[in-house]
Amino acid sequence: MLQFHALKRQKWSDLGYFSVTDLLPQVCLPFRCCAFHFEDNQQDAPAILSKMDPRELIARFHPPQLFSSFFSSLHSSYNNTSTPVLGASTLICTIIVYTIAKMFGPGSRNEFNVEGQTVVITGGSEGMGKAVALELSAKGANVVVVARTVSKLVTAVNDMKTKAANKFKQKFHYISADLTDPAECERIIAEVTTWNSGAAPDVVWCCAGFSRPGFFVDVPIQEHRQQMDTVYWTAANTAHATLRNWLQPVLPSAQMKTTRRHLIFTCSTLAFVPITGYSPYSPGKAAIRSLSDTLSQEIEMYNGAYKRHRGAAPAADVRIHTVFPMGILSPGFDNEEKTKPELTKKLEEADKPQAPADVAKIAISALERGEYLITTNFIGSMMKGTSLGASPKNSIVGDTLLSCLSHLVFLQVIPDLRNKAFTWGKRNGLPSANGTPAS
Ligand SMILES: NC(=O)C1=CN([C@@H]2O[C@H](COP(=O)(O)OP(=O)(O)OC[C@H]3O[C@@H](n4cnc5c(N)ncnc54)[C@H](OP(=O)(O)O)[C@@H]3O)[C@@H](O)[C@H]2O)C=CC1
Ligand SMILES: CCCCCCCCCCCCCCCC(=O)[C@@H](N)CO
Repeated sequence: MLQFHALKRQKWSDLGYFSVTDLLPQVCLPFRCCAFHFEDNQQDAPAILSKMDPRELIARFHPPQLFSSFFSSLHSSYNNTSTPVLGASTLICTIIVYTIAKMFGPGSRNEFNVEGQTVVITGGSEGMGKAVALELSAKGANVVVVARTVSKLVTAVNDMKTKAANKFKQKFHYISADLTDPAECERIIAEVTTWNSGAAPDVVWCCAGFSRPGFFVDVPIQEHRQQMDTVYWTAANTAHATLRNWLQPVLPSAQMKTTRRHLIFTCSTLAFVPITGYSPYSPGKAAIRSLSDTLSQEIEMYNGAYKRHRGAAPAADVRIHTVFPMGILSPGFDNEEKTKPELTKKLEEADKPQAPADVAKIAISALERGEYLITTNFIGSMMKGTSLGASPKNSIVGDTLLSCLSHLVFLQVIPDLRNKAFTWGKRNGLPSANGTPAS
């Protein structure tokens, strides 16, 4: 039984926001009913099956018979169960069945095959960007990493060479640039095109960026502006230079008949749900999400022109994607911890930061499935669900169910986050400038 009352009293945070033991019996209810409608289900199913006459077995498991007794057993088992509980368990059950069907079902075509393709990764010298670079190198891509510090870029290129699927075929390169400067982004695309024998890159993945947490009034206003430059403008400048190149009209003879190009943004789940102490950073990430949603629609005009295959059109189809990681155990993360207020650390304690390699692998698998807004763990998906709004869905059924479920969960979570901030102030008074309690 879902212990709603108990949950209210205990607070989600004390339960780590998610109590499997509370949900499990509920989730199992419909499956229990489905326990092959053995009226005497005190015995276990295999034992009954082994004793059963084969003809009876066939009769019982004949689909129409199975169906009708499934529903009649559902009905009898639910006799003592209230309608909301029944609805909730059916919803959870549907999600599980749907997810399993998606995982093992047919139609798993690779929508992101990078073998032999040329990929540009901004922020590819460390953290998640470097992990993505290594992973794509292992999948056979030619990779160019971009960041400001040359020494880290050189190491990244050497590491990619050791990871390469085919050392003789693949090539690697780095470009040192500050992506807050739009002219530098134009230079990168031009330089990569020259290096790639005149062909534009096939994939551009924007990973550059870092967070400087702090309370809004404590962080000097210039630093808020710098965060917008680092978080939003590095991505927007890169996207602008890339799309201006990719979307140039070319004659039908120059249009690629099979290849698809991918522009990938790296956002944060903070673009979905606010957390105290991230005001310098979250607005820039929310702006990336808005840019991504707008582009995912606008790009269809170009894709439509390309699909007609008559007259001038862009050289290839373009897909937009955005990845929303939770915490990543990167050098950037270690750095942000230095200015992160204690209250922020407490509010995000439900998050268990992931290794960069794991984030990269999960994101790449999602791209291979053709997803648009990509999250990397359960809490991230819940945060996405509650804020999905007008964004295109990865799957109508899955995302809609996720959205319903997470709206219910966040009815509790958002007031809880605010209460925690209030209680913190009541207990500790005003913070000192570095965010630690003043007293
Ligand atoms: N770490 C986390 O917990 C989370 C991070 N993210 C996001 O994921 C992405 C990767 O983060 P993370 O793995 O922590 O990365 P790191 O902070 O460890 O690395 C950041 C990378 O970006 C480069 N970079 C930073 N500023 C610029 C610039 N102006 N021009 C060019 N390159 C730049 C850095 O190199 P250099 O300094 O040499 O230029 C480095 O390669 C970021 O967009 C981040 O906002 C999202 C959620 C959580
Ligand atoms: C069942 C649902 C429960 C929901 C609970 C909500 C808890 C919020 C956790 C917030 C974690 C923020 C991670 C982003 C980190 C990030 O982007 C920075 N590290 C910047 O680099």
